[in-house]
Amino acid sequence: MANHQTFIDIRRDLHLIPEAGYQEFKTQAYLLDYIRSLGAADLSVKLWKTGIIVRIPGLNPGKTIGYRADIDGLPIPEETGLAFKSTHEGMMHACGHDFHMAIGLGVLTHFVRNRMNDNLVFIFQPAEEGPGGALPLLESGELAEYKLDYIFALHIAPDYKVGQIAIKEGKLFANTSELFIDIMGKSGHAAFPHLSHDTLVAMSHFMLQLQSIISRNVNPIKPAVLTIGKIDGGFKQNVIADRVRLEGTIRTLDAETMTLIKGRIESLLQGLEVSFNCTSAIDYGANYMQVYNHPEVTRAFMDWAKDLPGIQLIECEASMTGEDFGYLLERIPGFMFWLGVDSEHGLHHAKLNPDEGAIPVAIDTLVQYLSWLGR
Ligand SMILES: CC(=O)N[C@@H](CCC[C@H](N)C(=O)O)C(=O)O
Repeated sequence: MANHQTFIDIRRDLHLIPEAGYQEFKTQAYLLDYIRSLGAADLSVKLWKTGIIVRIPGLNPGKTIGYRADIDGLPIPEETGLAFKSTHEGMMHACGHDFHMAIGLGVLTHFVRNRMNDNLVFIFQPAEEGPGGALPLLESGELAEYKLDYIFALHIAPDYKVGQIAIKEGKLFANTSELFIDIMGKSGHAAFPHLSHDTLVAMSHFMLQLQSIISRNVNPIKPAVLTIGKIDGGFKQNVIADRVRLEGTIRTLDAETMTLIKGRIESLLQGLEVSFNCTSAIDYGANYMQVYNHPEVTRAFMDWAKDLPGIQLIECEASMTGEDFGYLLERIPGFMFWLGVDSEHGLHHAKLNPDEGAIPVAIDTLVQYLSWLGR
């Protein structure tokens, strides 16, 4: 096993340079430099957009096992005050992808130096936070040649302690859809509202109407979330705004509820146009397939991990987070698990500060599990 401190240092290096989806040029170069520094001439290293796919050929392969790490950051100005805080203004690894990559490199390094009989494939995937990398990667056909028998991934979990792993069979994460709505009206002087069509007033009504969809239209026993995370509009305090944009996300645990919510949003928008003399446009951006852990493979992992020294295995509930890893799990048996990192501040928070003690825990667990699963 390589020195764990190496991968903590790598995590810090990556934390310095968070980049948006498909802009991960420095991240890709960093990962590539490290992988090449291992000096293993027989590795196959393929670039896909800003991502990387690395295959470690097995000694006598019977199957091929994949591990996927997402690599993009978020447009959040970091407030951790860490010595290695982001050097990219307005960007932060606030969803733990720096951990996911460092852990992936740790496991990769181990198996470059200690070959298994089976093949291993490491996917460093761009754009998980949007617009999505897993589906375009699958659709590109670039993954097909590896003939993956299994695929695994983890996600850091601020709510769990270091040493805890949380997982469940079946649905782990939600179906998601991004939501972008533009409301257009007629701008004018603040003193003459009767001559304008005020999009900010329309938007204010619409925000409250949106809240009624989950509470009044969705069957209460079906989990659903509709969050607006950003509003952008207006020029100045005394100008009536001719345009406002809402950005949000819809999450459900079943496809029918997603369709119902979208239908209601569209109906409410039609009503808004009539009520406020405005026009509107709607765009659902990136949609992610639910993360559905393969029941038998997951159960076998849980049975294997339950008595692992230093690990507390927790059977968790599904959560309304999204992950485009769901597209890979739709086609390839495997699972995702939550890795406890014990941070006071949660995912997508400017002060997220995961405990780096989770990095050795994850590397060791994955190395042992893959060695057990493979030959
Ligand atoms: C684990 C996690 O936080 N994933 C993101 C995935 C983003 C999906 C998409 N951009 C959306 O907002 O719908 C999440 O926000 O759950």
